[in-house]
Amino acid sequence: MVDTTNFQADALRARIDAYDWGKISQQIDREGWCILSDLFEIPECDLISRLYGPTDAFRSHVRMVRHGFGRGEYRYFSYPLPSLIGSARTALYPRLVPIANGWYERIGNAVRFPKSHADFLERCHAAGQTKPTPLLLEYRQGDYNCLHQDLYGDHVFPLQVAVLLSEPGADFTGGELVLTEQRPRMQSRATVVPLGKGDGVLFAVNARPQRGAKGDYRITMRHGVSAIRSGLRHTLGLIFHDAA
Ligand SMILES: O=C(O)CCC(=O)C(=O)O
Ligand SMILES: [Fe+2]
Repeated sequence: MVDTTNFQADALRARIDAYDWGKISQQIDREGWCILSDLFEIPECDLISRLYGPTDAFRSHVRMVRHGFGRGEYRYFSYPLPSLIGSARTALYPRLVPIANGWYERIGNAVRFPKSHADFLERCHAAGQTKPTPLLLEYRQGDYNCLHQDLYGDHVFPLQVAVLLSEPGADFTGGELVLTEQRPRMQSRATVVPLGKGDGVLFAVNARPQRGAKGDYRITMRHGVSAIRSGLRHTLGLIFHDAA
């Protein structure tokens, strides 16, 4: 069990606060994604990866092939979350609220997000979305994750973070995170996100606005993972809404 000390959680919050959020907001507005370099330290990545298994730390186990989601598996964490993971979610959320509210204003969605994650979770829970969504994914040779969106009910926070916990080229080859954008009356565009171990990627869960010549238009995003060619790959998924 990750029993990360308060010291580690404090250091993580300090790293999150030290990012240049103005620059991140600009990149995410332009591209729909942004890398959060070294969000987790290498020993923290190893600690979290090693949690993977049939223990009380997780509430459920999904084998992707059974659902047509791809190949590979993942487990959703139980509440209470390991402190490092809970802290990451609560420290990231308030930084993302201004971006999320700005996007909703531009795409004409009347929903606005409260300043604290606890308040947003209260909203999810009142609507019956009570299950924790942070997840740990495990991929082996030949595994992949089909393009998808992590929507678990009516209440959706429009940004999420995935953290690569393994070392590309050393622990695994292949297995790249892919983002696609579906644009009105245009063909889809794909991006491969170059992540190192410990890096997070912040990206749009679903819709985001894009400035065009005639004002904002709406882009729909999906994410997935290309086939792992060799080795073992772990990822931590941080989703801010809870699930029904
Ligand atoms: O394994 C990955 O890189 C993507 C994981 C994922 O789908 C998620 O975090 O929602
Ligand atoms: Fe996902």
